[in-house]
Amino acid sequence: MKIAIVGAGAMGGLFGARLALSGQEVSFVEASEATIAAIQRKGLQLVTPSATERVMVPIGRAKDFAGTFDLVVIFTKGFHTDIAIESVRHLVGPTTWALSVQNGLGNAELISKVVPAERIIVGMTNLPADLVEPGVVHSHGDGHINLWPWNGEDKSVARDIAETFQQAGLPCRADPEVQIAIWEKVAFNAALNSVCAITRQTVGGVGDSEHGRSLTAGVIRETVEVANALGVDAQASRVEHAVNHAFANHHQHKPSMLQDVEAKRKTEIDFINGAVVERANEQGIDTPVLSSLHSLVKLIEGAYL
Ligand SMILES: NC(=O)C1=CN([C@@H]2O[C@H](COP(=O)(O)OP(=O)(O)OC[C@H]3O[C@@H](n4cnc5c(N)ncnc54)[C@H](OP(=O)(O)O)[C@@H]3O)[C@@H](O)[C@H]2O)C=CC1
Ligand SMILES: CC(C)(CO)C(=O)C(=O)O
Repeated sequence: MKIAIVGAGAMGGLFGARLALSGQEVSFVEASEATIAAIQRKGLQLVTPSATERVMVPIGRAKDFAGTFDLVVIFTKGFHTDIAIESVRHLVGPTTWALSVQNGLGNAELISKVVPAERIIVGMTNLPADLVEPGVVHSHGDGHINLWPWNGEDKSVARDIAETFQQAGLPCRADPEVQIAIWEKVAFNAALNSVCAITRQTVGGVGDSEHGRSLTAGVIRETVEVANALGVDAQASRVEHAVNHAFANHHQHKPSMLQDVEAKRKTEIDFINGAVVERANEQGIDTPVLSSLHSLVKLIEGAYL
């Protein structure tokens, strides 16, 4: 399969390396000059608990590539999806599919400005990855990928992609209930990421406090209510279980939103808490906890952006 990974950061690096090492024809489309230079010079290094692997993968800006791809995988942060998908318009042909397993909500809508809705696959992944330096990705931990057509009828391509990922060592399944997985991950991220970013506490720091646990419980309750109103059968108990697992096992972890705030970078708050609040407003549902956390992160960001 001829695959363009758009965004060779933590997740793009993990997926791109695994797919290239399994024999797929992978190219990285990147915007960061430092990442392009590093990967051109010494390839991409993927460090996992079982091995350190290095793979040479073509990388460049979108304009450096020509011809169409079978699959375009968007792995930028949500706030770059729009510009990223527009930049690869010339690489999208009549049989090209696009995939987004980014966090948050609203990425498929942005991708559909370039790729027809019936050729978009959406999903969720809880595989972890960190960009340690340009071209060096660490992935320490288990996870999986669920994917399914966004609103198209053709399920066979989703199954083929799941099989291709599976063969590359990326645990993946085609999942007709993918919207449940997406919303439960949004609830998880909305709870942990925003509370950690605002309080500058690690995951464990939030879990150790009754106030932290009360905030995360409020976010989960509100997000699940919105999902259910939209016909998605998300379950608060499953999200609570995942959050409790993170409190117990990822005590020292700093979620990406906390890392972003510490580094004075833009966060994905509008695609996570903000996107749920937007849908809640459309449904006439009150989400006071989500709205307050959204405003607080915007206030923090606003001071340095
Ligand atoms: N990391 C994780 O463990 C997980 C992340 N996710 C989600 O996956 C998505 C990607 O996250 P992650 O890999 O961590 O992010 P990173 O910031 O590590 O990687 C994104 C990369 O995309 C680049 N980029 C920005 N704009 C463009 C563009 N227009 N064209 C091409 N590349 C571009 C960025 O460059 P620059 O730095 O210069 O902006 C960066 O190198 C997010 O939605 C995240 O929430 C989901 C599950 C787990
Ligand atoms: C573990 C997780 C998903 C928790 O919020 C995270 O670290 C992130 O989004 O960066």
